[in-house]
Amino acid sequence: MPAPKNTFKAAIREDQFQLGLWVALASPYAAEIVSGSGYDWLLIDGEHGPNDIPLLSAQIQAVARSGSHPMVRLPVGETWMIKQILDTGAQTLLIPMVESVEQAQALVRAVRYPPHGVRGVGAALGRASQFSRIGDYLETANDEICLIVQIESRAGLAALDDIAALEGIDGLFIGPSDLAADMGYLGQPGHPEVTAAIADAFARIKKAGRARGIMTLNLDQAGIYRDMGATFMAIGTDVTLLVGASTKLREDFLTGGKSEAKPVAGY
Ligand SMILES: O=C(O)C(=O)C[C@H](O)[C@@H](O)CO
Repeated sequence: MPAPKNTFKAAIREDQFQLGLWVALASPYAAEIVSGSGYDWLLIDGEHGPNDIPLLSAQIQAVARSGSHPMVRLPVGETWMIKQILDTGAQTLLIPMVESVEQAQALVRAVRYPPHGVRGVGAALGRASQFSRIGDYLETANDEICLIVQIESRAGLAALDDIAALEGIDGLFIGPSDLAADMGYLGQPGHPEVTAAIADAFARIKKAGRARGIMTLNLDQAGIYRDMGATFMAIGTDVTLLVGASTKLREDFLTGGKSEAKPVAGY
């Protein structure tokens, strides 16, 4: 019995668009709730959500029976952290702030077992192998891991072509907020110069034959990114949806339904 098939990896390899939602409430209950909303993938955010490995693992379990594939973002691409989260059963990882081909090469090795990498062998204790019930896990795991790296700085853009050319990198995700900040447009992810940089990045990633990922809280910008050729895109977050909906409900009541409240823009 092999490792579970990574349906998200298979879809982006075929350039089948995948629609996602950001999950940062750090709650297995909330993750399970949104996993029933029909998104192709959910980004479980270990970078900006108050998550640790046990809580990330609980959210992976909470969405397991849904049709939404869990993508886990670690706070940093540390080998020991990658080892732990893969053993919990995460199969798709998003690693932030990748800025060199050397960094990307280390990440490819961290998600693979020897001889192709340095992932520690301990999945027999983990949910990844269904606690040893998947007899062929070690031999089949590498192929079902999907590694997505974030390009979200000028240094990352400069190294993009070399990173995208690396075997073992399945996709490159452009982080508009951090890229805007690094370009001098803090809080302006939709700035025309940022959008132009993203368009160029997408074209280069596509030329390298890799998947293009992004996120936005603005549906107009989502249309722009979709037209640019995004392969996978998140269009909202559980946090900002909760803030926006709860605020608007109160104001609608107080104004007899004439509330001018806008969903939280986020950034
Ligand atoms: O830089 C970005 O944009 C991202 O990486 C996404 C943000 O971290 C996400 O939390 C929305 O602000």
